[in-house]
Amino acid sequence: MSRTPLIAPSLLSADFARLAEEAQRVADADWLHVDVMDAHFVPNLTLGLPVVRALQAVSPVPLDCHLMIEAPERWAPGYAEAGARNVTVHAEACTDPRAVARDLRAAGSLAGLALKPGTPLETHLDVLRDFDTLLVMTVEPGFGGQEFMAEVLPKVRRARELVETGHLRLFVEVDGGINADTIEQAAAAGADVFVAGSAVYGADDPAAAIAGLRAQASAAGQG
Ligand SMILES: O=C(CO)[C@@H](O)[C@H](O)COP(=O)(O)O
Repeated sequence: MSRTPLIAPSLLSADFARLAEEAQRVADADWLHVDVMDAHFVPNLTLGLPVVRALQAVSPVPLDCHLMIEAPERWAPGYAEAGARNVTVHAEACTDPRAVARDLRAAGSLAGLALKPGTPLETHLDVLRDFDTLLVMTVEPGFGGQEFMAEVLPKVRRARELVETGHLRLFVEVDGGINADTIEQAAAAGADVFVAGSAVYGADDPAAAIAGLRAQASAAGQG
């Protein structure tokens, strides 16, 4: 079945001194991916709810918030209340993922569950029925500009199979090292949302980079 790819530039690779302009530069994207890091769950610190609220007011594109934080139960609903389209928490950080999904949906966003490269899909299949997005990390979370981990693709393939057979009903999002050299593998494996930081914000023309990635994903995702 053919899929419509969604391209989500990651603001992590943008100029943090000019976030409003950087959001405008990717107005052709489908979602704007916002990496929230707390320096505990991952060894990096980025931004939090006040900045997301400010971005929500100026972004031409719906926000896709990826919370790489501890205790996501406590903080995640605030991002949904701020107006984010999708809010993703990490399975490895959640004590009760179902409760988070319920709270996110009640607050008006889609609910996403992220898995680090080494975290298996099978042990989370049951709770994933309550989620709208599965984010498969294709790098270790924490930093942009890392190399794509093709060894994670079987997880993407399995998730797509479960969607196609009706066992799951969700977006399959890939994040990390997605660029013109890797997006086709990810699309062929079954991803339909593609986070790309350096490939978009590092390009001279982000709009052309988005269009190119979308065309590649669309062609490779047929069938
Ligand atoms: O969540 C993360 C990193 O933890 C990603 O969203 C990166 O920001 C993607 O950057 P590139 O690998 O595309 O440069």
